Amino acid sequence: MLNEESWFIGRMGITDPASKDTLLIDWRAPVSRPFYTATPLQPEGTADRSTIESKGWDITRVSTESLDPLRIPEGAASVGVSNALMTAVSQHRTGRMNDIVATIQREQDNIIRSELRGTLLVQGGPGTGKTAVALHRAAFLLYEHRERLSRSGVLIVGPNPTFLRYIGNVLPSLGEDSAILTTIGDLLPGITADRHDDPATAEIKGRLVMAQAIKRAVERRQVSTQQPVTIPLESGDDVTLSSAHLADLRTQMRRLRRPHNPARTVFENRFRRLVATRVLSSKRLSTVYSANSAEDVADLAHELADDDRVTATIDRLWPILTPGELLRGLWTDPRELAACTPGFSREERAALAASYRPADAGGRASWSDSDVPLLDEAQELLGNDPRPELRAAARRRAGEAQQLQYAQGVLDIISDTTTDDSGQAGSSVSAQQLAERQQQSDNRTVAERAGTDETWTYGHIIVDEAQELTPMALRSLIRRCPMQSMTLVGDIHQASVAVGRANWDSILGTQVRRYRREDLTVNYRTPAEVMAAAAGVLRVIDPNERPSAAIRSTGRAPVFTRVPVDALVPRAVAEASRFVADTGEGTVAIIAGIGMPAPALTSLRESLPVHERVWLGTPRDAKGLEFDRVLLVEPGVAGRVLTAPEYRDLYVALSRATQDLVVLFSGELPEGLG
Ligand SMILES: Nc1ncnc2c1ncn2[C@@H]1O[C@H](COP(=O)(O)OP(=O)(O)OP(=O)(O)O)[C@@H](O)[C@H]1O
Repeated sequence: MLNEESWFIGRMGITDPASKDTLLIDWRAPVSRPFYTATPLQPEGTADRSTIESKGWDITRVSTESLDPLRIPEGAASVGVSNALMTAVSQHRTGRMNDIVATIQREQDNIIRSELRGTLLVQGGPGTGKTAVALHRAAFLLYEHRERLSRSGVLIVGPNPTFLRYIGNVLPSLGEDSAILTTIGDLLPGITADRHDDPATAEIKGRLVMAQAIKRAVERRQVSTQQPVTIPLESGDDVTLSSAHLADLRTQMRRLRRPHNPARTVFENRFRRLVATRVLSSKRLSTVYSANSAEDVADLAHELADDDRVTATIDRLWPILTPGELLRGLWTDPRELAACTPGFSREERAALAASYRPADAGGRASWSDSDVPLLDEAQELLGNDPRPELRAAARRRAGEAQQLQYAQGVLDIISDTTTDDSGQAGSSVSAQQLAERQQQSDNRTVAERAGTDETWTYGHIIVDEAQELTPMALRSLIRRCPMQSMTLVGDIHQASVAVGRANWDSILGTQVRRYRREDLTVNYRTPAEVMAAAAGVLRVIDPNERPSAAIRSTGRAPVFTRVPVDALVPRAVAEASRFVADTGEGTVAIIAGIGMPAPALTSLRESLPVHERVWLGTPRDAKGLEFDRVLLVEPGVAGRVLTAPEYRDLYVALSRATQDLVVLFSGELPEGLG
């Protein structure tokens, strides 16, 4: 039984079913808080703090830290850094993030338990635990506001699917499986972005004025008034609607303030009545029927519902549109694009048009992740197709896509843990089959329902790597959380986006009504020696910024090795292979792509043996990830200084190592490095 002096805290609360005694207190309960926040100066009534480490049923270590200043042994290394923390941060990396429940630090705990309301911005340098804190905050909020958030859900947005896989185990290990993890590219049900635009094009698509462009594009599909419309009716009459008639109808429709597609039914009715009135006003019929009789107009309008020519005209004047059709029209029709983007230069429009990829042979459209917020904007203005059968089909498609994605995620997890002798995934079920099985029992959770409903609003949104959010992406997120209950974590100095991203105000801009900011200052990942190398680069990026303090050092300085340009690829492959051969665990990453030409990168990719402990990618791919050893290949670009985004990429690459950094280069190192 728990006595008054000792409290046992764990990942989740456990109560003895017979005695109802509390055996273990959930780490998120208020009573657990001093464990994380007490210090010798403010012990909060706590005398000692112990961490019990175990393997299976065996206790492997108990580290106790005294919070009574009189009992701290003289010469104790550091009061702030416990053995448990040191063990946790020094562990070999597995490619999957772990929870930090046992060792959450005071400044992190304040953020995790910060109130639900409003927008919280967390700025912190590399390795300061932003991702860890964001995930533990999700778990905390789901515990503290269980009823509210179990209805509305928590959305977690990460930069790419690799990153989502990296963090995917943390919340389940904390007993929470109801948060929804996604990228901006997967935000819209039924649409999966399959590529990135180049940074300059992504920046253009991300500008807030694109919302105006989409609005114009929708409006331009609503009743063109440039020319009168003549309809040869099936009855043999011709009826002409003047530009003034059409303009009047359009004004009436705009006053409705309804999304485009649902407004179509109203348009159809009003258009047929207008045509009926015009027909009845014509001389031939006016002796029998009257345009002034509401009944006559209604009767004729009803008959016109079967007239294909009237329907064809309605389709032209007020077409039912999908977001994809609208955006395709914008990217592929230069006149449309020019009319909708009045302030843009010719080059900017050319970049937008060039970013379009036609649908594949199966008719599946290809979108980039920066198209998605624009499609989302279009979805908002267009609304859903009012025809129920089409709507049901669209829902089904979105549901199937989401289930397929979920199933793929499950298979990824299975294949990470079960491999047969040949190293192949041990599962014989395809994602498609798993998704079908899933469909058969449709007891959908909040996560599943939210994932298929484009109008869903969440109780809280958490964004990792928030420095990458474009204004349009932020707009899409706020649409999903109009109360702006959000946690945005990121590091402004790691931003890849092309221009104008010097500070958080420029990212959050006018869209986030108000936000409170917290800073994380201690680096738990990167050893001091590696951080010293990164500090020179940070000075170039922002001379006023101080690097976060590393809590650990290894005594091993980064190794800089100059090799002939032709030797870069074989040398990197050899170094990675040696790491695997010499070590039983841990991960090695080759990070290349700043100064390495694309063909060399391809050759590197082709010559690197596939191994689960070896990773290869660009600094942007590596964002948010960490590895025991990093081989940074060709960080400089021959013949010129690095651009600002390249410097920020370099800073990301330098701060991924938890143990060692090796830099392979052929020419000059960039200023600030080495
Ligand atoms: N309190 C802690 N106890 C143990 N490990 C921690 C703690 N805080 C952070 N870490 C570990 O430090 C590493 C870096 O954390 P995390 O990835 O969350 O940092 P980050 O700020 O998101 O970094 P980046 O900006 O570079 O992506 C992770 O391995 C994480 O588990």
